[in-house]
Amino acid sequence: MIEKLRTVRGLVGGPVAGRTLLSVVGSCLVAVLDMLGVAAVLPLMQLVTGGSAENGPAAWAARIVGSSEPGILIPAIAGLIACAFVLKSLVTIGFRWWQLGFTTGLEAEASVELTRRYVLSPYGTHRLRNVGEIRRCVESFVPQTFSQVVQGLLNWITDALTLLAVVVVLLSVSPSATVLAAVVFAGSGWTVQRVLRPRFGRVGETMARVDLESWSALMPTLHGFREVRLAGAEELFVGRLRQAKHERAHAQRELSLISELPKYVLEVAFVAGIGAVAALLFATQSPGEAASVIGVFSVAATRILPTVNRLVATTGLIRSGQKALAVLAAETKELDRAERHPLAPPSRVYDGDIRLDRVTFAFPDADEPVLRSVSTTIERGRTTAFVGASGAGKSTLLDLVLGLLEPTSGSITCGGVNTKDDLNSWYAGLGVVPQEVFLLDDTLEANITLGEGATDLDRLREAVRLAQLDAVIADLPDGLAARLGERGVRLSGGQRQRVGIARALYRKPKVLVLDEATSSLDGATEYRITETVERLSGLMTVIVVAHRLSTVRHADKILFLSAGSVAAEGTFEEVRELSPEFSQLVSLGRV
Ligand SMILES: Nc1ncnc2c1ncn2[C@@H]1O[C@H](COP(=O)(O)OP(=O)(O)OP(=O)(O)O)[C@@H](O)[C@H]1O
Repeated sequence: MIEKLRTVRGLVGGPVAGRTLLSVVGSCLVAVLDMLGVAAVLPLMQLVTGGSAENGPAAWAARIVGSSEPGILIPAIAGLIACAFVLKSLVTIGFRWWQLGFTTGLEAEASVELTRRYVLSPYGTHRLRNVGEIRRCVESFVPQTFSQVVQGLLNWITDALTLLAVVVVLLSVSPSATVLAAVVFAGSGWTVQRVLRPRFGRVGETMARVDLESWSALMPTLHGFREVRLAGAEELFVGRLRQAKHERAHAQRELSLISELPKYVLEVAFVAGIGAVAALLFATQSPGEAASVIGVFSVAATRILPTVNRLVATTGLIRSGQKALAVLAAETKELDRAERHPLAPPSRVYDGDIRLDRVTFAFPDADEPVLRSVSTTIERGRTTAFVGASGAGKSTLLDLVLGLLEPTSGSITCGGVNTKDDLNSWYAGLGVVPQEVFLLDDTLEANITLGEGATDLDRLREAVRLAQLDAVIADLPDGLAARLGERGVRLSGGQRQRVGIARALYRKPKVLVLDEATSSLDGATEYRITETVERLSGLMTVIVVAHRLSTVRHADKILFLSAGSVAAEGTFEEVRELSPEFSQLVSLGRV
């Protein structure tokens, strides 16, 4: 249990011991109240079975009530028992409210903490992750861990203490009957638990597996809708989803049944236990005494039966949730091994030439480096184009310059300062337009000013003008307030790219990066945007990754990559002269 709590502490990212201890103390209080509730029945049973009020628990009750007259004492004790049960129920409800708040709060915190770990993980490792796995951990395993394992452990403690307290009362009433009842009851509980244990484990594993399988079947139908439709593969994925969902339904059914099963076994054990206790008591005591003790045991049984039921069911649920906890523990360990992206605000301004000095990069899972000893200068205020055949390493080099990937060896500096010294300051000076522009489900304005706080209207107008977005905005019913994304206006590929360009320019970047950013634009718009970018030359450094000749032709410098190395660099004509490969690509129209 300590081990599990330690894992939970790691998931939440903060201390949990104090509140866990408080929960145990609360459980003790509930158990003591339970004990008092059962103990309060002792004098009542003594009196209703014809016992005298001169001795035993009844004498003690008579002293409190101030009368030994059965006509007064019995209703008074019954009233006290009722009050004790009401008080116990109120305290238990209050405690459960607090305890549920504690565990559901932990669950929320763990989801946030896990998401934060994913969001702050290095880009290189994030690229290797499966989105389905991430979703499964955050949306499925965290709730499962907290509702089954954490909540289960705390419930288990409360129930075990309650059981112990009631057993203490019963031991004081009749040790032999208590031992007999315990053997019958605990024996059945333990046996049923042992039999069902492996099943709980298996069901937990099945549910974890089919969760991922249903997501893997669902995702292509959403993200690859067009391809799936055109390939006529709908039934294939729906069929996979059906299989996973039915497997889950079967596992859920099994889990529900095996959670309920102990109840039926324990009910039989209860009847057998009471029978055995009655036989023992009537054989060893007078009928009056035996009836009184059986009365107390019957009242105690109303507490014991549901408690043991829950204990057995909870033990199973903890077991079925262990797979989720184990996966989360492994995932957290893996995420914590990598350095987290720092959240510090930008503290300096990077300005100047960007220099790459013998930059080599190999992906962690690859034997060969993708880039080998790349040295070059991207001059401040000029336009540099990364050009090369498919797979030459352009995107990787760009990710290195952006600081998303870290060189295996060599360094990248801007104005003489290593870009990785203060990545957030470096990012603050970048405006990046990717090939696929990601749109928020929000207004056009929010999409352009993404993450920048209050809108600066002048900057916004300027960015819109430079990105040639005016005409698009004029056509939208609500202009800049029009909603885009999932539930809003659908933009064409070229319009999306112009939103991306406006977004990058709104940041007033020192370095503007166009990563295949004009590939979806029509010739005329591309011409106007290229012209705009050329006009920006001198104001900011521009890096372009493009295949189109028209986009790179007027760049101040072309960096021609071939098989991970710089094959040639210079103006378009210089590179054409220097590299037969580039010259051939140009003549084939590949650039
Ligand atoms: N995560 C990865 N692990 C191993 N190798 C990778 C990984 N990502 C990319 N590569 C390899 O690195 C090489 C360079 O890829 P990169 O995407 O940088 O090329 P590119 O010039 O941008 O190509 P394109 O023009 O087709 O986009 C390719 O051979 C690719 O297979």
